[in-house]
Amino acid sequence: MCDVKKSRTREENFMDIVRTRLVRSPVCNPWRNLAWEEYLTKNCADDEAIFYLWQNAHTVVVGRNQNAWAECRIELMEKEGVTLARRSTGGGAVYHDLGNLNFSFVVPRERYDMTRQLNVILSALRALGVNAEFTGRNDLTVDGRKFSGNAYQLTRRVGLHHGTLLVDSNMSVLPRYLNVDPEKLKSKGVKSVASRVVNLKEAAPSLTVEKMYAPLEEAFLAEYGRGCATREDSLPDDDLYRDLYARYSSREWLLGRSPQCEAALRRRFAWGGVQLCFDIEDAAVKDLRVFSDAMDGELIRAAEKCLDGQPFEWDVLAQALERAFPQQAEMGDLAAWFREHPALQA
Ligand SMILES: Nc1ncnc2c1ncn2[C@@H]1O[C@H](COP(=O)(O)OC(=O)CCCC[C@@H]2CCSS2)[C@@H](O)[C@H]1O
Repeated sequence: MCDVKKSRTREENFMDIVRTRLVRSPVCNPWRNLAWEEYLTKNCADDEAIFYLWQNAHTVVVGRNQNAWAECRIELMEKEGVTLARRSTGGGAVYHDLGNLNFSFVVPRERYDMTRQLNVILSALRALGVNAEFTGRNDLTVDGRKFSGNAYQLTRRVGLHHGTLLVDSNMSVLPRYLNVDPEKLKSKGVKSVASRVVNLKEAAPSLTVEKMYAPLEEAFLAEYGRGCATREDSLPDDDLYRDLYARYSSREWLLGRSPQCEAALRRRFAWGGVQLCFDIEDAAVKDLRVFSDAMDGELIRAAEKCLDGQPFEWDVLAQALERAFPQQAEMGDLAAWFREHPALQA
């Protein structure tokens, strides 16, 4: 029986997590798996926490706002059977193969708690003999090298936190498919995309992806409760799922609007890189696209909306951002940059 504490008010009970759901995907197709993840966010009840484990074969996953053409070698990927996928969260491009395991936490927004979620991953790793830590903006590392990239999204109702776990991936292909900005590597203090990452197998040689599932699920249940736990391992089969799959597999979602434009600007900040592409018509910014690997994907979308159509004057653009986002340090940085009158590239 689910343990609903009687002494609390109805609202408190409503918000408490009393049910846990363990979901494992049986397929390795990133569009199917990402569609399922979003499906879970739309189906998460107010009193439950969901833990989803999934794997993709030979895939590059770009962040919500990235320019896929610039971030990866699309033609080479097509030729070599590497699938391009785009997720709903911000951050940069990552490579997945069957040596990589993905986890997702889907919880009601009020129960979203990064420390708690990360503790699940860190304690499962401890049980497997790996001492890891959370560093930088979104990385899990062992001995200073990254084996997990994390990304987040908060909607009105739920929080999504997902991440990778490199266990036994073929990292030598990373530089083959990913074009990582040299400025980004410099900001991380590494020489190449491959030298920044490490497989967990290096820290625990007997580890395999298979051996990760049970300890991760056990750590999740230990944290969120095992009283009312259910398991799922078959894909949904309804209109909502079919619509989500259609979106995640569409060319429009994957490649977006063309990055071709008359004028472009580029700059890397501590919180991520930004590229603005736009045309200028009747002295106004037209058809603006903002590409970025910033973690806050929603903020980048909102900035794009705010700047598009404004008169093309640096001061006006800076003011528009400051007015719309008075509390956001990232938007303050963009406004300060605009006031330096950055040079446009053709
Ligand atoms: N699989 C994987 N895991 C960890 N780090 C990776 C991986 N592939 C590449 N990289 C390294 O991370 C940087 C990008 O780091 P950056 O910090 O820019 O982006 C991320 O970490 C995003 C994580 C997204 C996690 C999602 C969870 C489910 S779907 S994908 C890249 O240039 C490589 O150096």
